[in-house]
Amino acid sequence: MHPFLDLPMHVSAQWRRAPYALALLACAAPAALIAQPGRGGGGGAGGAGAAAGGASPSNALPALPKGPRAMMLRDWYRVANLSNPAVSPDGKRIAVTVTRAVEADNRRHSEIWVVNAAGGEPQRWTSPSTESSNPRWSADGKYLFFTSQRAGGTGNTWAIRLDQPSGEAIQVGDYPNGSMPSDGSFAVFTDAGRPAPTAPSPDPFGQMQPMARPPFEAITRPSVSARFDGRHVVDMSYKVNGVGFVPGRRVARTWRPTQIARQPIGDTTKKVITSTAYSHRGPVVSPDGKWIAFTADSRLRPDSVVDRERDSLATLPYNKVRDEAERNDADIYIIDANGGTPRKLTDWMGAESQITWSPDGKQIAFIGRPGRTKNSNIYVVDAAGGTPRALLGNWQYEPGNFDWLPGGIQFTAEIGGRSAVLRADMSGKSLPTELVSGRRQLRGASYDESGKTLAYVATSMNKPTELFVASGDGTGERQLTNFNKDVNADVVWSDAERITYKSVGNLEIEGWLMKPYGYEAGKKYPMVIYIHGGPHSSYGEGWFDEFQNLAAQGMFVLFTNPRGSSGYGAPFTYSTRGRWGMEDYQDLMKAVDIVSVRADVDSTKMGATGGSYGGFMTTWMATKTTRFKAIETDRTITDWTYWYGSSDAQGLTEFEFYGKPWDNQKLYDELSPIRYVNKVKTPMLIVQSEEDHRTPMGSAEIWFMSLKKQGVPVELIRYPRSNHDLSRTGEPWLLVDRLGRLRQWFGYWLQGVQPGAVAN
Ligand SMILES: CC(=O)N[C@@H](C)C(=O)N[C@@H](C)C(=O)O
Repeated sequence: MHPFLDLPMHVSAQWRRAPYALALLACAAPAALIAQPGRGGGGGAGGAGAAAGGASPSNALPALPKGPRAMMLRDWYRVANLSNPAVSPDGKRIAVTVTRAVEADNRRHSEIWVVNAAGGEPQRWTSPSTESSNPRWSADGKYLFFTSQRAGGTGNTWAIRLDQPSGEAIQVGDYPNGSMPSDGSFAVFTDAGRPAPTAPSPDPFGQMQPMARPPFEAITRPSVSARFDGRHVVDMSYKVNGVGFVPGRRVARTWRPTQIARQPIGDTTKKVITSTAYSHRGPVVSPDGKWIAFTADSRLRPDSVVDRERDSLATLPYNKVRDEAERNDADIYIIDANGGTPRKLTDWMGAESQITWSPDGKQIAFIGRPGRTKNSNIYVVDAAGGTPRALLGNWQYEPGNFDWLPGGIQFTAEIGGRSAVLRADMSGKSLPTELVSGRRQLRGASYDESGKTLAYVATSMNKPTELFVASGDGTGERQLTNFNKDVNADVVWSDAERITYKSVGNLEIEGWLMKPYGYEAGKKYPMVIYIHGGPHSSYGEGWFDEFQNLAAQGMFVLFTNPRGSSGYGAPFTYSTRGRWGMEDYQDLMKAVDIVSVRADVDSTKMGATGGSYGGFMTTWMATKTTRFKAIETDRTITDWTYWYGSSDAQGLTEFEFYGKPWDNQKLYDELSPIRYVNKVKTPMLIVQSEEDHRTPMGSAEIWFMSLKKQGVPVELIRYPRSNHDLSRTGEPWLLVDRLGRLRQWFGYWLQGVQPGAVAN
């Protein structure tokens, strides 16, 4: 997975005009310290940042040696991750979330830091004793809002006052969260209302834990409530990866369609201006404050009708004509900012998102995806109506977030494994121009009100994230922070060479080969191929702990984006539909072919690893080739019918495999590695999280037992308190333990390192 996958996307134009706050409540948080780097408990801009002191397992470990040297496992705790940059409206300051691990406490900690756009030391603005993230400035410069779960308030939006001496963070009720007109006089937002009050009736099962209570319309009941503490399930969606088990409804289903509300700034009175049976989504007010654009059902049908239709369609067998037909589920509407009857802006086939008014209020832009497997594009349409025109023409790639600045539309995009900030040609005649690019990944492009200052977080293969600032047109870039200075000074991060190659059907595939630490020309090194999940995600030009971990162990790390990956346009992404394990497998093996003939790669010492779809692919590979001397399969899928029944994401294979298992059983079976497990000879490490509801344990268990019963070397590591995202957001000690297992497994099989001898 690429390292940014968990980070929220950049602060959009609406956000810059729409600071977020909630009800007026007592100031209660611990001091919102304005700290100099290195002072106080949070670690400095260049410091390691991990909390020290207190009895903990980490205290028993020796201090890390000074570098330059290879990455050791515990260096993982020292890497700071920056996200969500936000430029102040006047362009003078930039706030950013800084997240570090606190090794001694086995947790992560996030703070807001602020740095002058002109340069200088970053300052910590939020407390080291509470979690704070996602900063955003109010348009009038009065507040810096951020997200935090602090005691003594409601909701999670807190503010630091900027226009007068400040102290602790507060909550403000007269500065609502929403889209604002240019004069900042009011905000609009969606409001789901409150459930209608019902007379409390005694609940005979009230003492039971929520999952144990009989859900609405359940037929069975506990014989003695106090003696049943299991889970009673009647709804289809009863577990979600990362959330856990979800109790069923206990009352009849009701609908509360989201309405549009508006609230003046400086006032706590909210006015709901719509009252409909359909929901309004993403309302955005025009710059003059007269109109609100939003998306809603294309026929403005009540939510109850839309939901029931979807539920009943979901029970039907796959039907090519119906299920492959283009759909128009939503359209954009415009309503008077005081309420009234909405006018449909345009009947546009497909899905619309990110509605944005032009600065003069005459036009509306949106991201449109004409069909599930078609490229998205930026579309512009007159606010009076008409046919939307695409700005990016037949560009191969797809836009991420965009801003309509005074000078035109700028957006971020993934261009294969790298990312860039681009300017669209407003006539739609030319391809977009790259403003900020290079072999790296950029996230969170944020502009000041004038569009003259641009900030973003950037990373490249051997550089963890830092904050950068440039002029709005991308010129004059400067690095503003150096939070990773100390770890960068100690650890020699490996770089990777970019490769491209032609695979089946002459399709060009992008990949990278990372050099082992301490590489010396004339020597041969083992190589491990990494396979990403999804399959619609990608690897790219950013620092990634997993690759650095194996490169530090002295191995080449090969990683590619086979067909099915995201970032190369929708036709590439969806070209593997119904064909997983076929051409995508060949794309991966082709990369192995190319790399394995290099003089510096030891083709007799090759390994493979991957998670989720990559876990499926590694077990699939194990059934097809003995080229690899060892494999690690992570959060794996070995039987698609089992996966369909036990996962929280049935929609994935219903779409990718053209229906439910019983609609297309042959395909589900043929693509299941377990059918060919008798062919496996390669030693395999299986890593699986106990609470993974996306790719549940059974696939790993049957793979483990099958290899054991055949005498193939296999180990199964089951991580507690962990879900599908262990390798990304899991408990730090477990996450690092997993990195260690990977080093040890490949160290043993590819390098002959004896058990227990791999350095920590
Ligand atoms: C859509 C989805 O969840 N797919 C999984 C099977 C998967 O491959 N997930 C990826 C993103 C992962 O790395 O976990």
